[in-house]
Amino acid sequence: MKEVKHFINGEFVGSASGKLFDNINPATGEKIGIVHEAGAPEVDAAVNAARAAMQGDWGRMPLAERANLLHKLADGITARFDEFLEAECLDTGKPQKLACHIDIPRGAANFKIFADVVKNVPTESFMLDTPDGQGALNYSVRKPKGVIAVISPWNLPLLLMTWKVGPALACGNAVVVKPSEETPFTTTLLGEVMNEVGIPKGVYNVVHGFGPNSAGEFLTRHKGVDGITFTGETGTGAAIMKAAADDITDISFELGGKNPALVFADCDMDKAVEGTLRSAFANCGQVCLGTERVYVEREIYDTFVERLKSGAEALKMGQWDDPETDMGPLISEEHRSKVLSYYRKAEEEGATVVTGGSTPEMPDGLAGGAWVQPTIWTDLPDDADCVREEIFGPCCHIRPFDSEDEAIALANDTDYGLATAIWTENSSRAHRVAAQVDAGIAWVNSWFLRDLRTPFGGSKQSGIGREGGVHSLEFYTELKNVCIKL
Ligand SMILES: NC(=O)c1ccc[n+]([C@@H]2O[C@H](COP(=O)([O-])OP(=O)(O)OC[C@H]3O[C@@H](n4cnc5c(N)ncnc54)[C@H](O)[C@@H]3O)[C@@H](O)[C@H]2O)c1
Ligand SMILES: O=C/C=C/C=C(\O)C(=O)O
Repeated sequence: MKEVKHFINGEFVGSASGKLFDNINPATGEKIGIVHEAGAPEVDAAVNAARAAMQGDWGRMPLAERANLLHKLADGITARFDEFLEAECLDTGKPQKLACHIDIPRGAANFKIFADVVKNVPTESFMLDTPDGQGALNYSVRKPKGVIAVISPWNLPLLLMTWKVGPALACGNAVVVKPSEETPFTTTLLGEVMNEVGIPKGVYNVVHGFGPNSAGEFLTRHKGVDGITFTGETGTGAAIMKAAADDITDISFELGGKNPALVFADCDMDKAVEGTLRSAFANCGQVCLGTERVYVEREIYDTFVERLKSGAEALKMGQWDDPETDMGPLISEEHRSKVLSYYRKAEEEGATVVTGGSTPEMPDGLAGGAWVQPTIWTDLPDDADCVREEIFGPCCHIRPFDSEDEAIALANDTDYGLATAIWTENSSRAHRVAAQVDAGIAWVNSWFLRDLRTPFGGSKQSGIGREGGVHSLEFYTELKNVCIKL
């Protein structure tokens, strides 16, 4: 049984209140950890430690040295790859063959990419004509924003946390991270690596707990916080926005989605089926960029439905460390209840259940886990809750369309605007459709292909701001203009 403490000012410490909560392995339902729940005192200590780090060695550290330390940090994660892999898979239930290609390598790469971005990003200057003819020189400089609150989700715990901590530290900030109560392990393990590579104490702090009236809310309402970066549900984002309003604290949000895939008759069917299988069922459907709405051109609709059904039914569910496992469980019993409530609602709303729709028979050792069947529906109305609301499980609805304009209209008929996948071998159509779908990220003949230099984020109820490459600097720095009269 692992005891999980907070990481504050370079040390692992417990909660003054003594409050603890269980950490459950979602694949088995077994208790695998006991976690300290932070109260206001721990959050206060973490924010104060971050502030002190900004005023100490870290705040004075030259850029090149800071960037070099972040490269060492990435190497430190890689050196302990298997520990991070096991911790992440025990916490989430996800299969090792997913985490060893996505979660852990990206968890490390996020530090390298931003260490390199900050070393190479220019700032602007302007010469201003003045009446006396001498002119004035304007130049901009980027300064760290300060103490950043990082609130991260449970679906890709390490990756999505370092996607924020990487640029935050690269820009010279200090952070207080509140990982999801479902997945405390890898964020805490990173504290050990921070000490190993020599990141000054107080630069990276971790407090555990929940949202409302717990560590999350204490952190987002803390007056010592200069910015809040959050990834999670849209409703939570609204609550955090309200908390931030009192002190006009800057926010960066990566929120929910109800992403469409558009499959045209001129697609490469093998690619479209393989890509949609991944986008619908990877990580047990718990990926914000995942596909829950599939629109298929009518002439290939029956074939596509049949092929996606076959692919879904071939997915193997099992233990994280079984190399044959394609899909793990949902993150928790609570989330499984939510997903199963949509499985029931789909049938009430008139769905044809092409495959799935219930819970699978699992072997004894896994019978206590949060398992659900990969599920495909057809024949739902466009206004069905299962077509409009984010379910965040291994399920999708397939609907035919008859024209490109109809496909685009269907794709855009949503409150979200995060991602889309477009399957067509016609390059003019690819560019034309990608330009018209209201989404922050449009993939063509691919999905989750990530260039970390590119802008990442969503519109409407999918988020505020963009992360990635130089775009992250807009949130993690304050841009100052200096005007020198010559
Ligand atoms: N856009 C993206 O990049 C992206 C990426 C991953 C997940 N998500 C979204 O996240 C959701 C799933 O993750 P989740 O269930 O962890 O989300 P969630 O909103 O329930 O929780 C996310 C984090 O916020 C904390 N939190 C909850 N209420 C809070 C409050 N009032 N104040 C401060 N902190 C609070 C939680 O403890 C957790 O650490 C899905 O909606 C998914 O679409 C979006
Ligand atoms: O569940 C959402 C996944 C988000 C992925 C990223 O933010 C990324 O790849 O940088």
